[in-house]
Parts: sequence; C-alpha cells; structure tokens
Amino acid sequence: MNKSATGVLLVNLGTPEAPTPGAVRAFLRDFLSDPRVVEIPRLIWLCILYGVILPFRPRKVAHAYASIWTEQGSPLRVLTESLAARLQARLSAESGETAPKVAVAYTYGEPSVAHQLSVLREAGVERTLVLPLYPQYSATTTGSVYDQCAAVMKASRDIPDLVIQKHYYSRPDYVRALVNSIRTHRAQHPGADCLLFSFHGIPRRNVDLGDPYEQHCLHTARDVATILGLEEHQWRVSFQSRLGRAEWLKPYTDETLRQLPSEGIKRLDVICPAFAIDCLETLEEIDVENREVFLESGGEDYQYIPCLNDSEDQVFFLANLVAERLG
Ligand SMILES: C=CC1=C(C)c2cc3[nH]c(cc4nc(cc5[nH]c(cc1n2)c(C)c5CCC(=O)O)C(CCC(=O)O)=C4C)c(C)c3C=C
Ligand SMILES: [Fe+2]
Ligand SMILES: [Fe+2]
Repeated sequence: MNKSATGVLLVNLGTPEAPTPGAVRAFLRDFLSDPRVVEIPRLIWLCILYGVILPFRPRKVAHAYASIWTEQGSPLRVLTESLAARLQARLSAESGETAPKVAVAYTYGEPSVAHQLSVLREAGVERTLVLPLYPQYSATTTGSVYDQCAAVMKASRDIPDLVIQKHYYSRPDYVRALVNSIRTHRAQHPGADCLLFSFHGIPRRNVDLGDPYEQHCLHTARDVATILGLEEHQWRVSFQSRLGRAEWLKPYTDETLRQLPSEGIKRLDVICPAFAIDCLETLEEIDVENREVFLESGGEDYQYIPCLNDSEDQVFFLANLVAERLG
C-alpha cells in the first residue's frame, strides 16, 4: 500500500449484509439501539424494539430489500464504494502519489469507522477528513459519526488527527450538482407540473429540541428552486420514512402525494436530496411504494430523479471539499 499523509473516510449509514430477515434483524438491532437515532426513554424503547420491532419488521423489510438487491449486493454499499473509487481516481489524477487515500466506513455494520481509521493509520495516513455522506446535519445521522470518532479518540493514546465535515447542505457546488441532475432529467422527461423535494424525516421533537435538520433541508430545497427559476407553486418539500406513532417532520411525503392530484398536480418529479446515495428509502419507498400512492390518487406521471451517487458532479464537489479541508 502506498504511504499517504492524508486520508478521506466517506461514511454512510450502513445496510444489511443480505436481504434476509436474519441479516435485516442484525442491522436494525445495531442501528435502532443507537440512542442518537431513537431518543425516547431507554427502558420503554428497548421494550418496543425487542417486543414489537425486531420480531416483526425484519421479515417485511427483507422483502423490500430483496426487491432492490443487485448481483453485487445492497445498492447503498455498491454505490458508496463506486463513489469512493471514483473519488480516489480523481484525487490520484490530480495529485498522484500524494493524493489522499479514500476509504469507506458505515455507522452500522462493517467496516466500521474505528476499523477504517486504524487501516488508514497503518497505511501511513496522518490526517483524515471524515466525510459523512449526509448533506444536511442531523444528530440522528451525522451526530452518530461524531460519536464514533470520539470513541476512537477516547480509546487512543496517540489520537488521530481528524477533520470532520458537519454538513454541506448549502455548498454552491453541491446545490449545482442537484440542479444539473434535475435539468438533465427534465431534458429527457419534460412537462412536470411540480418538483417534490422529499427528505428523510426525523421526529418533530428532535427539531424542537434544537436539531437544525429541518432548516438545512428547507435551505437546500430553496437554493435549488431559486437557481432553477421555479415559482412557489412549482416546488414542494415533504418528509418521508417515518417510523412509529410520534409526530415527525411534516408534511409527510405519502400524504402529500395523495393530496397533489386534487390540486391539479398530475405530473410530478421527485428528488431526495438528503440521500447522497440511492438506497432502500429511495429505490423502494419513493420509486415503487410512493409512485403507487400518487398514481392511485389520480396522478398521471411520476418521475423519480436518482441521487447523485457516483456521478461526475458528486465526485467533483467532494474533490473540492477535500481540497479545501485537507489543503
Ligand atoms: C427510527 C428512526 C430513524 C431516524 C431518526 C432516521 C433518520 C435518518 N435516516 C437516514 C438515512 C437512511 N435511513 C435508512 C433506513 C432506515 N431508517 C430507519 C429509521 C430512522 N432513520 C430505519 C428503521 C431504516 C431501515 C429500513 C426500515 O426498516 O424501514 C437508509 C437506507 C439503508 C439501506 O440499507 O438502504 C438510509 C440511507 C437519514 C438521512 C436520516 C435523518 C436525517
Ligand atoms: Fe433512516
Ligand atoms: Fe422506509
């Protein structure tokens, strides 16, 4: 392995090892046991998790994963690794031997943040940019990445030199990448009445307690709409993927999709800017389940615009970000 003084650790959420109930159960146990993800009192939550969610949800969710699984594995893992390879290729083309070494870790599952930081260190990396693939900050996602870096620090005598990217929701080059992707899509599929920005939801209470996620989402959507020159009635924001009975950020995506056709919006484009990489929540929930909701409610045309994934534009702005943060 080449010695390299700097590194980039792309961190994504994680995904089951296989589209089976057992593997999904293991993933959900790890993920939903994180107090950053679910903040309700511990004892009550553990009863719900072990008594209601883990016995029943994995079977249903495994079926959904099976419908999007590829020969290479879970789309989230395949596309995250492809993005890392393309980012590495770009950085190496720019800087040769001295380019930062790019690695991938997952908050839940393998390889972990701790493991990859030790791999980078063994490869001679002295300074690492930890880059959670969440454009909008939330304690439920990016907060956990910080926790895992802090745990590595706490367990180290010679602590690693880490730079952590808190968010990138308002970077002009990220916004521009979304705009380009929408324009490219619309050139091939013109005629939508409206563009729906569907962000992953979080509980309303988290925002009331100070999580800036909602504000970041609204900021991204407005920036994109402004550059596209959309009028107010030509774009909407909604929040998807809620779990449980508590109130989450509103309006909910599924309710919005039921409502839009009655307002005369029959042709819709949908984009999910909270996801850097396509995954279960976009490929199945948005592109399959929610498509049905819209079409069954009187909608006529529903176009899902993919995440930035391993596109040139995503690689371009991540390379800019790396250059800025690592110098
Ligand atoms: C229970 C609370 C959850 C919060 C809060 C939450 C926030 C959140 N999640 C993402 C990104 C992803 N979530 C994904 C799947 C997923 N999310 C939850 C729950 C919460 N997410 C569950 C239970 C699941 C698993 C699937 C299911 O059981 O429905 C994924 C996809 C993983 C994949 O393998 O494809 C991503 C990515 C964000 C960005 C976010 C808050 C900002
Ligand atoms: Fe989630
Ligand atoms: Fe979902």
